[in-house]
Amino acid sequence: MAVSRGAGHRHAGDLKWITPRRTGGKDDAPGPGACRRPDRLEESPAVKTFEELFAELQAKAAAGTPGSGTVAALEKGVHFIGKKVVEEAAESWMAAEHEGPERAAEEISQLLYQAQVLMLATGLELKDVYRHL
Ligand SMILES: N=c1c2ncn([C@@H]3O[C@H](COP(=O)(O)OP(=O)(O)OP(=O)(O)O)[C@@H](O)[C@H]3O)c2ncn1[C@@H]1O[C@H](COP(=O)(O)O)[C@@H](O)[C@H]1O
Repeated sequence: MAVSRGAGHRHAGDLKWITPRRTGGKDDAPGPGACRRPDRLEESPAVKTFEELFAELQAKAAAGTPGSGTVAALEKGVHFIGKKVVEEAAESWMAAEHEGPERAAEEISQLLYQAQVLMLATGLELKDVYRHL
């Protein structure tokens, strides 16, 4: 799983929305609330994978790296981080429903980041979560 970098670090246009093919049949029209499935998003190299991001955050947390947003969030604690998770979840939902797949991908990357920070704050490792997948 590829995770784009967070706001402030992100390269705009990591993903490009390609307009889906229209076949014209009335059954093709999505109903209210239907999922919009893009034919494809233009490929671009991943910035980092989910596992690589977690390793980076673990290292920063262990070192207490100055200037790290992750370290600052961990110092604020689970309640603060939990609210970030909820905020990014809501923004992911809104982007998916109203702003298109490129914006949804951006928000979902932030949701994955915040979920990893919550894991660190809870003392969880990837394997603790993966065993429930
Ligand atoms: N992927 C992310 C990432 N996604 C989201 N965020 C943070 O979460 C915030 C959420 O974005 P929003 O646009 O909602 O934020 P905002 O409302 O503008 O600002 P806030 O006041 O809510 O923070 C961002 O401002 C970042 O602080 C991230 N911060 C870091 N990363 C990655 O984590 C790595 C370590 O980061 P540091 O610990 O900061 O070095 C980085 O190299 C990145 O790859």
